[in-house]
Amino acid sequence: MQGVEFIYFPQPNVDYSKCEKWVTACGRPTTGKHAFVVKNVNRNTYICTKHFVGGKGPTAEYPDPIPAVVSNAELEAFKRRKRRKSSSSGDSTFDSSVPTTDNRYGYIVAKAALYSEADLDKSIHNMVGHALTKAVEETGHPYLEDSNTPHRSVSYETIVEAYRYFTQLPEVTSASIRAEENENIISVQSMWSQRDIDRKEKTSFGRTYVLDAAKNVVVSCSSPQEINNQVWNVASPSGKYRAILRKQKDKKGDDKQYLEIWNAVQKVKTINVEGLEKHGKIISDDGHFGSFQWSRAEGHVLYVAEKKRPKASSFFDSKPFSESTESKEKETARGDEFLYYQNWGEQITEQSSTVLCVMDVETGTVSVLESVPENVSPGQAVWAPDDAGVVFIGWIHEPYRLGLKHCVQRRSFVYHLDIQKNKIEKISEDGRAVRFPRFSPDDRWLVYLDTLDSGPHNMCSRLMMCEWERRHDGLKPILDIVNSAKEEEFPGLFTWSVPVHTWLSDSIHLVLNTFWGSRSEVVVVNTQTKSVVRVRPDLASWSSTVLDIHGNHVVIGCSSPNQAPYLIFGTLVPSDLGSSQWLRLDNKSEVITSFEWQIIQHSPSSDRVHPKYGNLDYESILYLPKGSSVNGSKPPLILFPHGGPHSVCDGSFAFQPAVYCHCGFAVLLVNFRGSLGFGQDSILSILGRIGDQDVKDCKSAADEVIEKGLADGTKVVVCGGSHGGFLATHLIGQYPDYFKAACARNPVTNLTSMVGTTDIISWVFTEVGETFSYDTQVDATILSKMWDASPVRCIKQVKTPVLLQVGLKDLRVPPSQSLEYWKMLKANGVPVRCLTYPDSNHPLSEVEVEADGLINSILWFCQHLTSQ
Ligand SMILES: CC(=O)N[C@@H](C)C(=O)N[C@@H](C)C(=O)O
Repeated sequence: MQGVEFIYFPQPNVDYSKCEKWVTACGRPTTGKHAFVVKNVNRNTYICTKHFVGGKGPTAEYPDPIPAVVSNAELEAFKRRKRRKSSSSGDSTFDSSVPTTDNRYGYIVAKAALYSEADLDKSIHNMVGHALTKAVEETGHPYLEDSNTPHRSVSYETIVEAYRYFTQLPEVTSASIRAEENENIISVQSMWSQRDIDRKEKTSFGRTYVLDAAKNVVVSCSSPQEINNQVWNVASPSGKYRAILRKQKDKKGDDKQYLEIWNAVQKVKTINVEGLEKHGKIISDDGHFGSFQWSRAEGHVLYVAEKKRPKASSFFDSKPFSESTESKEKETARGDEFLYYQNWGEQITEQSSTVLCVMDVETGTVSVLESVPENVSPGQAVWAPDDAGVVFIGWIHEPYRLGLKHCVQRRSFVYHLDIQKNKIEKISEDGRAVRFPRFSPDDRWLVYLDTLDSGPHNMCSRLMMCEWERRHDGLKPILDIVNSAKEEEFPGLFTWSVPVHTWLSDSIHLVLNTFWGSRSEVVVVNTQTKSVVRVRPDLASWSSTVLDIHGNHVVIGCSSPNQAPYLIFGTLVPSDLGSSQWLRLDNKSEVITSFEWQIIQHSPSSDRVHPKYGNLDYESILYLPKGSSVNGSKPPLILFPHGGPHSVCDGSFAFQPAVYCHCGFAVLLVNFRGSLGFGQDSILSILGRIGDQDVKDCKSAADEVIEKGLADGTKVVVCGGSHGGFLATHLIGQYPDYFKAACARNPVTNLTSMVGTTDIISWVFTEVGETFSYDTQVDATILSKMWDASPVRCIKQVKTPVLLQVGLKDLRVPPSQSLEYWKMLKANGVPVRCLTYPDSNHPLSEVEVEADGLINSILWFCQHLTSQ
């Protein structure tokens, strides 16, 4: 059957009219015993490429089949081979001990027959690596076989191979610096995360680098070692001990936590912290509540845990409480079996009320610090000077909790708890939301970040400081809000995190991360002069993030859109940053040669200029398949706006756009007005204008790229998650003829229904320009504003086929948002396909889910780009 391949028929539930057209075009009998009509088309219906002009399947000129004859014997032989080669268990995209064909799309060339058994015996990774390298060497791009229609050459197997290739690139998650006794010898322990598609999980591994700082060389580097069950691993200040919190499944399969103390040679003890029954689970490094810190004297470990809940029993439970149970507990627990404990929302569902705990390392006993106010959930705790107390962030959880994930503006205070006097005091100002308290190495200064305690979910932060002994005399802002900044000027502090050690040894300079335009930058702040200087070592690529500081040594993670993450080590000279010394720790990190990227500046057209914030520009990052500009062909374009809306594409290595571009698409990530890193005015400019200003910014960014001839304006698709999904669904409603396909992941589609169901009601009010307070109710006027800003407003105009990807456990943008949209598209006869992931929440980031979503989106785009 040389030269004959079979492709799957368009499915009637995906694209009825195309299916009908193909059925007619085939010219098979429509009546009688062998009738071939739309209702007989199912997932096992194939058509031979000989049915198409040219004999190789659909082309732009001839997208539909013509009558042709393939013998039943040929078809049966193909089917037999497919049955033999198909994976026996389910049909996940990666059930591929042998490459299988996909059975859902009308356009995929079934290549199962093209693989020999010998090929399949080879290690998949070697095979993929080799195939890609070779293809890149030969053609400049592995998938630009047909340069005029690059997407057409992308087959299911090719995408899976590309996906596997990218899973080989690990991402750095943390690094810590330790000085050995000989001060010049430094060790850097790094932790990395890598997708393991076969195990369907992310693998964590550690690598340790030993450096000679005086000679500026890496002396040795350990091989990667998988470390999967550590929740915390923190060295004591002297480096002599380590406290490790480990999670392990017990015989019943429940997660248990054990706290271990290690010295330089062995484990000293293990404490079954849960067995002590003092508190619930210890909180991990979640970026919100979690912290885990040795006291300066190394006798205690401070951490944050979930509060212990009273044991609840039914009214009919005959088993009496034990004699030792307090009578108060007896009363409260009876009938509390179904009591509602509110949690902190999306991805923080295990936390309701937290407690601060101190473990005595010597005795293994744990004390829960009792003086934290009842209406406060504490977190981010650090030891105060002399270990005499604890400084922490307390989030106010009355009258109720609002989702904390991605929301920096939640009402909170910096508190100090004096352990000896059992006295608590507020350090920070009223009306603020605060984060990341950090003491200087000399214990003289305390800094933290603060923003307003209302309004947008992320914004420009102030850096606040007080002299600890004179804290009652007041606080001063070291960095204030920056409303707007000219090119190259500091746009203000925008960050999701601050390293645990953030000060340099002089207790004057701090090293922080911030978004600065479409880039993550490391900055050094002088707390005396209030100056901010970027640290841009030659060894660093586009985006940098400081991971740890020790003395004046820093370790920085670097990457760019086409450069996989790697680490550099530096010794800073604060008075003359230019003379700082740098060393690259990984001598090998993958540069992806299949694509290039560039930053594009955009100025809104005169009709789009904001009436109050008139001088705002914005940027985008464009990924371009290599070779697409050389041979004059234009790639199809994926417009890919970020979520939030107060978030940013920072030019770090990003998995999803990288895979898209590697498969032959240009990808445009737009930092529309409202993104982080462009000053506070930009953030404020979008409030009350979502669904309009952001939509138009994205559309014009795509127009500009097309006008410049960088992408094909007849082949544009859109993709986005959350607020990015809101933009995707708005764009196809407002520009019905512009996009050939859309993929929306947990999209916000209807604010009027989202307001009653999301964990961040405040977001809905704020983004439509309304003020939120805990007792605010929606009324007809507010509801109509919400409706006007919603994608469903223009659903009747939508013609673009939509792929929805939905996490059924999403608390942020509840699945009902997608399902409501799906129903309306169905009713309007618009092609729609909906993938639901039962155990996923908002990010859809589990390895298997991410893979399924990403590959399905590429297939969806290809299908609709070819079926014009
Ligand atoms: C604040 C927030 O979570 N907003 C959502 C609607 C959203 O867009 N989330 C972003 C951060 C995401 O990418 O998930």
